[in-house]
Amino acid sequence: MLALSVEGLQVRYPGLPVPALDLPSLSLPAGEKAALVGPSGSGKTTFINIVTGMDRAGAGRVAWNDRNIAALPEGGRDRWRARNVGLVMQDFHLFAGLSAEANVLLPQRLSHLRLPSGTRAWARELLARVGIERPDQRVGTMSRGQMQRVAVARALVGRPGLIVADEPTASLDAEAGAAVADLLVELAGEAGSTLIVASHDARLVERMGCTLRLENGRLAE
Ligand SMILES: Nc1ncnc2c1ncn2[C@@H]1O[C@H](COP(=O)(O)OP(=O)(O)OP(=O)(O)O)[C@@H](O)[C@H]1O
Repeated sequence: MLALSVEGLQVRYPGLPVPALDLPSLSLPAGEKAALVGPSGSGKTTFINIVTGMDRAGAGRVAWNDRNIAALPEGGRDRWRARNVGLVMQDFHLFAGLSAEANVLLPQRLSHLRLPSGTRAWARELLARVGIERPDQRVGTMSRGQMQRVAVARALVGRPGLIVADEPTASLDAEAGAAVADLLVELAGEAGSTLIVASHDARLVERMGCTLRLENGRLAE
């Protein structure tokens, strides 16, 4: 269970006269399901990169359960993220030469000397629940929509305290999008994970408990 507390956060990029992100104060309770919305360029990706520790904030505090990740060096943030965050990025970051199942298991293999028992069965169950019928199929031969579902299964396999998904239904038709949305909400609920989803998909946004609306790097509500 991870609660977020942000104070005095500012992110600036060279050449931008105003901060790309300017959040004086924000908190999310542990287990909250938050939709992140806003027009193109409003700071959604910047927000995701900062709260997952992929990038470092220029100023301010970004604390998950009192652990201020903004103060950690890159290696510390990488280790924190590997332990705590399941990520679904827009470009998936899957390995084309590996099967769906191998992709889902890869982060677990990298963070454990031996796969914890039951992990392989859990990976297969998740793949079945996102509608991947052939877990042995190489990802390089899959459609974008199938890759998106593999990426969702991979984000969930470690039962992370925080799940962050950037447009997780963007490549899916209505039915597959609804199935992926169900799975994200259901599994985040089961594990008590905090869920942050950047999305333009009104049906997905509606299912979240709150909406963070960004405009020019600031929270609109
Ligand atoms: N590395 C960078 N260098 C300079 N400016 C950047 C950089 N990354 C982002 N920006 C700028 O910061 C602002 C916020 O960008 P960001 O990508 O966070 O927006 P977004 O809401 O995710 O947009 P989209 O919905 O189009 O993905 C934009 O004005 C963008 O041009």
